Amino acid sequence: MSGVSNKVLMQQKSKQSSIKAKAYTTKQKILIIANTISGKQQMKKYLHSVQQLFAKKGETEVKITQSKGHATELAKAYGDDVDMIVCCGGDGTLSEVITGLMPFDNKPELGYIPTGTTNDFAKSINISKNPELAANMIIDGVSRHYDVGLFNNKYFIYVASFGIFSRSSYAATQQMKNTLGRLAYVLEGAKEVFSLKSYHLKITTDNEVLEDDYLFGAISNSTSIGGVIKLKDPNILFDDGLFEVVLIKYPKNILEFGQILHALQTGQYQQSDLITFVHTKKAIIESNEEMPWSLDGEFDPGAPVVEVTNVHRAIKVVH
Ligand SMILES: Nc1ncnc2c1ncn2[C@@H]1O[C@H](COP(=O)(O)OP(=O)(O)OP(=O)(O)O)[C@@H](O)[C@H]1O
Repeated sequence: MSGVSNKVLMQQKSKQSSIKAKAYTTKQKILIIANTISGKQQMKKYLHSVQQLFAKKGETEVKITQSKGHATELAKAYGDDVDMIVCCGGDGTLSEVITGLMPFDNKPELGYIPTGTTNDFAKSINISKNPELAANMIIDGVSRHYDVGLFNNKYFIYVASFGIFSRSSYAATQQMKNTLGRLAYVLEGAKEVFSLKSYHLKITTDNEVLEDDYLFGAISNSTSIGGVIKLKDPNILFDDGLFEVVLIKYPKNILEFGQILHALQTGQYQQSDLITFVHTKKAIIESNEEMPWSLDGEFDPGAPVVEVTNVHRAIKVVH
């Protein structure tokens, strides 16, 4: 009996090693889309070595983004011809690449080298901040599915947020971010704390309808939001078809404001009456005043009715 199972095991092993050998000998077509001005412009220094690392895996080509939206155009133009797109940049550049890939039925795999300022998505999934280490993680990596968010007709990869701290994610200028790094966001955020604005909203999730005055809200697929809010919950999965909704009520007094900050700092947001935390597939947010949004850290003007839907397992990220 044990002889038979050993034989089966050996056959399986030899089958596995031939699959592995095939994966290494098949040359892939790899496009590297790099935003060399994101974050501290790290990619300027690492572009050559990163390209050389990928040259071991396949035929590589590099395209450097020239303006806002360019990464989407590049992903759209080349997405059908390549096996993998490696995106180098911050959350904004990653979001642009994914937007370019979404129309394809047969999407190439995606590798991500985080060289932005906050890199929330990379933090959530433990991708190295060192570009060469991140490149090696992709080269030896495993392909995993990720859900993508659809915000009316726009895509986002990890968060759509409004209210306090959302403005700071896009209001800090690139020059400020390059010079000050995360401090640029903190300074912009501090300005927002002094002008606490409330939004009266009706929010419909899969299981409930909520109506209140809110200070902040996020619909996310991440454990890190704007580098400020950290979500700790074993039920946060990136391919479960569900988003996490975090809503912070407008505090009526300084005491409540203190309670909110304490709950966020200590990760006790699920126990606070001032914070709502739910999982949902879809959310509809209705507002009767103008309310700007931040999609993956980039400004969006929003709309009176915003419908956010989870596009289940829409992309494959290798890491
Ligand atoms: N050559 C360029 N000139 C000006 N803007 C560019 C250029 N290339 C890309 N962009 C834009 O820069 C913006 C910011 O990029 P990105 O979000 O990747 O970096 P970041 O803001 O430093 O990092 P993070 O979002 O992680 O904080 C994006 O909206 C992108 O479209």
